[in-house]
Amino acid sequence: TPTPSPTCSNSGPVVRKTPLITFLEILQQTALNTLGPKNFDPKLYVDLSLKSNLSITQSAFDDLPRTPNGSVSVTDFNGFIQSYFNGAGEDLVYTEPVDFVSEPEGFLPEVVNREVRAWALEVHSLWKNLSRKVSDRVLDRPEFHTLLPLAKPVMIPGSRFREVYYWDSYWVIRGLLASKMYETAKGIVTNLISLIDEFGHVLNGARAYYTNRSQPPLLSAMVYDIYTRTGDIDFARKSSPALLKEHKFWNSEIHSVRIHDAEGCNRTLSRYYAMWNKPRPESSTIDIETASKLMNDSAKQHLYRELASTAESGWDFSTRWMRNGSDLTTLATTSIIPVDLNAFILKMELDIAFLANVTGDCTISVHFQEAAQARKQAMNSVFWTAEMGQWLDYWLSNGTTCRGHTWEASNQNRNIFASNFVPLWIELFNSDCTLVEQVMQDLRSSGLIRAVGIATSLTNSGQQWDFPNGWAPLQHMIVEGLARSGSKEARSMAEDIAVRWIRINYVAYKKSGAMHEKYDAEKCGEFRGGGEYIPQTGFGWSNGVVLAFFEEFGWPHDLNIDCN
Ligand SMILES: OC[C@H]1O[C@H](O[C@H]2O[C@H](CO)[C@@H](O)[C@H](O)[C@H]2O)[C@H](O)[C@@H](O)[C@@H]1O
Repeated sequence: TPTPSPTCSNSGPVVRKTPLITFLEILQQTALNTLGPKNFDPKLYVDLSLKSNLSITQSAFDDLPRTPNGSVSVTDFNGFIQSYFNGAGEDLVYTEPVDFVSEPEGFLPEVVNREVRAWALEVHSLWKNLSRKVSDRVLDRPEFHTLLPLAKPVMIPGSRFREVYYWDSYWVIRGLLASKMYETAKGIVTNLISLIDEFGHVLNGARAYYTNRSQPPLLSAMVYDIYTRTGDIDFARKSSPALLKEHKFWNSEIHSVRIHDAEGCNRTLSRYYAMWNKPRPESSTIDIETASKLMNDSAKQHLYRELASTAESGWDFSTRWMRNGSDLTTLATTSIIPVDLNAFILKMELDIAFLANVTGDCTISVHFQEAAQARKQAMNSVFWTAEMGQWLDYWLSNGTTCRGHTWEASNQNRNIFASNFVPLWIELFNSDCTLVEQVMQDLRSSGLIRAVGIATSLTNSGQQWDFPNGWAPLQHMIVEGLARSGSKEARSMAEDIAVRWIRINYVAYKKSGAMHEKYDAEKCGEFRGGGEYIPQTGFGWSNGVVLAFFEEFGWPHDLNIDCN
């Protein structure tokens, strides 16, 4: 791994933290001191909502009896929580989706095997479990909640993820489209747009503690897919201003980086960069512990920004962002130009151009087609390596600012990650037959394709976005890119991966009764852990990807869905 410059990311904007979050972080630390680390989930405490004013709650907290070393008894602590807080998740209430029917007309016509069809309908029915709306209590007293008010119903990922998440929503929507739940899908987009209107970007998730960052930007892909299914031109028109605003956000000073390439051309690409230099409130105790290895405040602030920026990448955490794969304090995300982020922004540019064209705004359409061509060239010049047949993340190492780095081959990260193949998902790349053939061969020999799906990386670091974990979104983008390329061989490879992935989900579901957040790409029917929280079930994007794969490939009578 190349050595990044630490200087490109030391200073930068920091958004304001609400007094409620500050207090809940103190509560979180007290909970850890009082209850101990076993089964401790820090996020639980920042998801609690107040029963009365913060000042009343704070003074009751200050009045709790304490031992000389400042600790509170378990009984007093639990009593305080009971008296002053509503439970985490109580401010989102269950709601039946308006467009849910148990077997929608035209539902997955190509899934004909009876056992498999019955299971597909079961996965479809899980939308009812994940559907929520923000309680009126949040609208009445927003200052009592870290949950942000949203006008339309939401689909949550599940378990500890009790609020809507940005990039998860793309695969949720793909599943909802297979389930013919167009109103619910549009409502999710309307909610995300309202976040852009208020904050200037789509938040990582709909919580006050997520305002300091976004997540992989897939709003345009959501709008594009809903529009192409429904033909709702009004929806396309209403979404367009938000997409333009979001494009600005990802090309703003903090996110954009200029590279002087090997041909002497200036290229502009984007990076992740959170507006934060403190512990992530949802993982405050963990971040403080991680940073305790560092000596001074400036190094700690730098690390906190890297931790939050890695959360912005959606890949939290992975050796992909670390100088030393066994030491989280070496995170260097803001000094990396990521392949997948730029593929997403390229797609955003293409989608905006497409939508502007259908809504009759030629000037915008032409402008964004040009922007897409420029980004494609930049990606080819900075990321692409013909010798490996992959796009490689680029590490900034030789400058003191984020403006004007000179490209060097040695700054490409030659480690293999599933993200190196994400550009395949984008039509500008997958429509090139020669390129697809080459990338397909390399994917085959990369080591990423395991017995039951695509592994995230080749490094078993214990981090959740590493080997042997397989994540639904990564399977989906690579499979869909191969399937839509027009190459027969690529489609057959895509179908093979999709079938294996469906099997892993099915067998794990039959064994555990649940869909999982991530799976073991090596072992059929095994879900996986790793990282800073225990494995979660539900699970929005896993459900969405299974339904999307069924829609793309169907399932014949005679194909077995068990592992062997
Ligand atoms: O609480 C720790 C982190 O959890 C989230 O990240 C993980 O779950 C998200 C929801 O499914 C998913 O979008 C992300 O890719 C996962 O790594 C959250 O997004 C982080 O900000 C948070 O710190």
